[in-house]
Amino acid sequence: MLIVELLNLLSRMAHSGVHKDRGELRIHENLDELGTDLAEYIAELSEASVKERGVFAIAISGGSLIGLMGKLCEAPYNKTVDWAKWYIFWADERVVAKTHADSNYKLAKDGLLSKVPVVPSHVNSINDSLTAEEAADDYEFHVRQLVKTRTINVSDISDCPKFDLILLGMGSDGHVASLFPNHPVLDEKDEWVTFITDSPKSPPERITFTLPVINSASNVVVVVTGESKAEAVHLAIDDVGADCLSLPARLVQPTKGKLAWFLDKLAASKLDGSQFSE
Ligand SMILES: O=C1O[C@H](COP(=O)(O)O)[C@@H](O)[C@H](O)[C@H]1O
Repeated sequence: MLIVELLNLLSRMAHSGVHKDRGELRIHENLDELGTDLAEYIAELSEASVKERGVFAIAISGGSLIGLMGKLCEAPYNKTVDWAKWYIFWADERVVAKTHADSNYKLAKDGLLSKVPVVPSHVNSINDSLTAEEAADDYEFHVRQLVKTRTINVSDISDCPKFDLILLGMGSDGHVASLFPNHPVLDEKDEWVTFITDSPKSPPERITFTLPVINSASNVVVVVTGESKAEAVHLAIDDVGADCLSLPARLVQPTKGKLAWFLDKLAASKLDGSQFSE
């Protein structure tokens, strides 16, 4: 590695640490640095997974996350990542046509998937011609088929899929995927994919992975930026008492996998620094 690259890496890592029970925190000066670190992190997980299993099963979300993954479309990652081995899924989707501006599929297709050589048949989007309930059932059935063939790994402690990586964003209310605060689907234990018709954030109808699936992944990365999310980041990570234990982002707690938070310094501005070590 060139000395300049090494120094850059060290300067980024200087803002990282491990929280005593909420995973790794990677805090960045700005969005550019966060994007660089995120692309490198995903590329390394992809390489390790392809080496170990021959494939990389990655579930993505919508929102600001996709723009922050943009450096994967640039050199060196556009050439060095083994895109043909990627199997792409959605941790959540809005029940709208794939051509609709609110579609998480459209966001990822326009911002990422159309710019890298993924195999079209490996892009496992959610059926947009069904009702919310049907689409959730259909997607779970599809995921089950790919678990059977081990395109998606299986958890060794439950029958849940074990995605190599699930990438989540977080709303300022602490929602992740389409799991919103105080919603009954937070208690779902049996379904892998479920639906809601009353999302507090538009559009109201959504499909989402459930917490058992998210928490069975080998790696979960939560990417959060901006001052408006600093309070939710504090409630999701710091020791804040029982009141916040049901915040969706706080319920992200991989059973055996690794949890990492990619934050910019604004999103991290309300964190209690005493709870993590460098
Ligand atoms: O509605 C959603 O919101 C979250 C957070 O989005 P952001 O734009 O605030 O980052 C997103 O992760 C989720 O996939 C999406 O459906």
